[in-house]
Amino acid sequence: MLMYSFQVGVLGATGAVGQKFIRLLEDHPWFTIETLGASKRSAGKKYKHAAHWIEKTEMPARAADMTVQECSPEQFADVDFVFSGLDSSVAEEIERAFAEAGIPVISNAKNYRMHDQVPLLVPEVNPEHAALIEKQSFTEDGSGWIVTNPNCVSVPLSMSLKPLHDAFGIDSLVITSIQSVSGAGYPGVSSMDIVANVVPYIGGEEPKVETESTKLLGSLDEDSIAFEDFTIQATAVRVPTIEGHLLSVAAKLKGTPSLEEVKTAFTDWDNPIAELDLPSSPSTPIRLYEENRYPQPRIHAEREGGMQTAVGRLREGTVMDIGYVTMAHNTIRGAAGGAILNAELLAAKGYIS
Ligand SMILES: NC(=O)C1=CN([C@@H]2O[C@H](COP(=O)(O)OP(=O)(O)OC[C@H]3O[C@@H](n4cnc5c(N)ncnc54)[C@H](OP(=O)(O)O)[C@@H]3O)[C@@H](O)[C@H]2O)C=CC1
Ligand SMILES: N[C@@H](CC(=O)OP(=O)(O)O)C(=O)O
Repeated sequence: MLMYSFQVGVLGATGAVGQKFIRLLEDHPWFTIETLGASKRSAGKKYKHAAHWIEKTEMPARAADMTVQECSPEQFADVDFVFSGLDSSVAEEIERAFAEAGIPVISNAKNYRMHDQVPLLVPEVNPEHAALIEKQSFTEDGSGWIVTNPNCVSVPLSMSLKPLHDAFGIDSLVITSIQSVSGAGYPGVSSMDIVANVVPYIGGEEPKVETESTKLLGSLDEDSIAFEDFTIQATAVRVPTIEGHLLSVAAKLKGTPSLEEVKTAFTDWDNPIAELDLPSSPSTPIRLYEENRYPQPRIHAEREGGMQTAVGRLREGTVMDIGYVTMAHNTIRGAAGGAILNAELLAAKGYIS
């Protein structure tokens, strides 16, 4: 396995995604947390007093005793790069300040996902898009840049589309995302709204789901991405599951593949980053379940450290060509774990030094 040693910072360290970063980085072989940042409300406090810890495991002792800093580049002078789990209302300005100060930012926030020169990255889907980093102009010497991971629904959607895109091409999709409460952060959705209920609207979610996969599956032009030409109609609903977003996907493909050929596209798909053997890379990135009852968020979201995308209920369609469900852990694969895998890919490709 490749070996590196980098000091990292976490912006938004007290939030739901920030806490996942802290847990997942506790024993990371390449990345050591040096600095934690959050809002003025938390700055100056020990992390154990600033964070309302919601992880199932103990708060890592080292992080617990760190003093939370304000999110300004001067406080992060000793890090090689930062992960960002910042609230999107502040991420734009803060992430730009870090990039302009020459500190690379690997972000979860939505703000820069559609920026022309910012890679929207899922390592198994579009690792070549990382080259866009070289086109960014936050600093004259190229030392500061931003890379983002997609929305937590776009992760299982793009992962499950990748084999179909490579084998046949995609014409159009109708999807419904059935999203867990952790997607709304902490304290998130009011219990009066969500207990024993379904909320059929998640503000701002559907437009992101309808566009991000067309960038992810797009091709790298000279200095931007040519978006892939397919259309998505999305409905996003909130349900009382805790972790794991499940999607129902109906797809019209290019050509007329048989169900057997579609199945083979999933099972024979080659992970383009397998040979890098990255620490957070799942050994089976896409698992196709044959059992009609699977996948289920409570049972399968944490498979392979929460980094696996599950696909099931694959069947011929009536209106569209095929139907299937897909699911991934929204705060691991869809957020902190996805960002850590992005950082591992960028280290292996030599962008982080
Ligand atoms: N939850 C999920 O499934 C996913 C979330 N994301 C994205 O990740 C980001 C974090 O989400 P989540 O953890 O759920 O959100 P939370 O609300 O739980 O956490 C937000 C974090 O931002 C910090 N913050 C807020 N205001 C400021 C400020 N003015 N200056 C500095 N820091 C500030 C908070 O610090 P403090 O505690 O001090 O207020 C906290 O650490 C969001 O952009 C979200 O959209 C992306 C994919 C999935
Ligand atoms: N809106 C998502 C989580 C999220 O924060 O998405 P984004 O990173 O695209 O803003 C959810 O509720 O599950």
